[in-house]
This record gives sequence, C-alpha cells and structure tokens, in this order.
Amino acid sequence: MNVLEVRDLRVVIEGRHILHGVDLDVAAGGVTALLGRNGAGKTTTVRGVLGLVPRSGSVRLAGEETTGLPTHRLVQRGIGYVPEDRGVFAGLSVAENLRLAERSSDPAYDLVFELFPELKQRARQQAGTLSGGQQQMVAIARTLLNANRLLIADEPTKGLAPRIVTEVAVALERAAEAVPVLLVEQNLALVRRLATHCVVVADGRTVRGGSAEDLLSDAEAARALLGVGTRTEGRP
Ligand SMILES: Nc1ncnc2c1ncn2[C@@H]1O[C@H](COP(=O)(O)OP(=O)(O)OP(=O)(O)O)[C@@H](O)[C@H]1O
Repeated sequence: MNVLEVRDLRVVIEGRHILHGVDLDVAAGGVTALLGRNGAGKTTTVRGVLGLVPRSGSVRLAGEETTGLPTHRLVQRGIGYVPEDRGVFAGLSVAENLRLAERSSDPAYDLVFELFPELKQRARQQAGTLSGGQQQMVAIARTLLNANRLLIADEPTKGLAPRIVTEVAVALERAAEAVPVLLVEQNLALVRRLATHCVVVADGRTVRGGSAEDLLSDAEAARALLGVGTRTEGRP
C-alpha cells in the first residue's frame, strides 16, 4: 500500500526538459528515500509532486489524482514540506514558530509534543539559540501540525555536522512513526538507518526503485547510480 504514486512525471522549465519520466512510490508507513547524484532531478521531482512547477503525468495521493490541483489544495490534503534550510524564525520562540505554522482550526499539538517533548520544554526558548538538530525538529514539528498524509524532507542534513545529523535522524525517525516520510538525502548512512524503500533518479528519470537494503547492499549499483560507496558517508 502506497500513500503516493507518481507515474511518468515530466517537467519542462523554460523549454528545458528537466524530468522525462519519474516513477515514485512512497510507502504508507516509514521512510522512503529519493536518491540520485547532484542535478539528477530530486528537487524538481519534489516540486512537481507539490505542484510548484508545471508538470504532466500522474501524481496520486492516497489513491486520488492530484495533478490538476494547485499547491494549496495539496497542502490542505495533508502534504507537508520541510525545506533544506529549515526556515525557522530565529528571533521567535519555539511556541511562536509553531503558532505561525497553524493551518487549520485543529493543529496536531498533542501529536507534536508526544513525538518531540523537548519542544514543549523549550517552548519559550528563542529558536535561533537551539542546536541545528533542534531547529530541524522545530521545522519538522511545524509541518506535522498540519500534514497528516505525507511529509517531504528535502536534504535535511545537508551541511550539518555529524552530531547534528544524528539528531536529525532521531527527529525523522519519530516523525515517521506518525506520518509517511519521503526523504531526499545524499547521506547514505542516514538512508541506511531510516529508509525501507528507495527510488533512484538519474538524468530526470527513475532508474531504480525497491528495497533500500537491496540497493545499499549492492555496492557496485550504488556506486554506478549514486557515484559513491555505501560505507563512506558520515555518521547518521
Ligand atoms: N528552474 C530551473 N531552470 C532551469 N534548470 C533547472 C531549474 N531547476 C532545476 N534545473 C536543472 O535541472 C536539473 C535537475 O535539478 P534538481 O535541482 O532537480 O536536481 P537535484 O537532484 O535536486 O540536485 P541537487 O542534489 O544538486 O540539489 C539540474 O541540471 C538543474 O540545473
């Protein structure tokens, strides 16, 4: 059972064909990783799913076709996005960051504080004084207030120190207890730790999908598809 099914996703931007046929299934539970070399089309795939770029093909969320829907309708249907730069308001408290993210009359605070009790303890702390991992937790929590179907995290560990990557891994693990996660990630140690399934894109199309374990235990395929060894990445 999948929460998201993408078929033959195509994106053309200013006459340039960026995606030529991405197929992507996101499992209804746990973490599915979207992998690929730099420039392969991962971020554009996410933008296509979110309706942020003109796209064709089929994007089904919980069985319903969404390709004709504008982005705000997808957000209303429970897709949440955690951007690479986290986008936390540094000068505001944790509680204020969360309040500014409320999108409905019934934001899921109980869930968020159950998953991230430290955010309740730090409700009055200025977000800018939190560690990078805690800030990522705020970013994930803001999304979880509204997103109950799918959480998309775009390279949440990019540029972070290994200790912080571990904190982010914990936050994503907890988020995945509540909502399926699509994780765009280059850190294969993190993928190994979190993901059950993975999809690999190259040159704007899907070149491999299936069990994350199968791909990551196949060092030759990982090197060919991702340009990296599977044991050389930082601590998750
Ligand atoms: N708005 C745009 N206009 C023109 N070209 C674009 C645009 N957005 C992306 N591209 C190009 O499309 C290709 C795929 O980009 P995309 O950002 O989706 O890749 P990616 O896999 O997310 O890479 P990275 O890991 O470096 O973020 C790249 O060659 C990029 O330069």
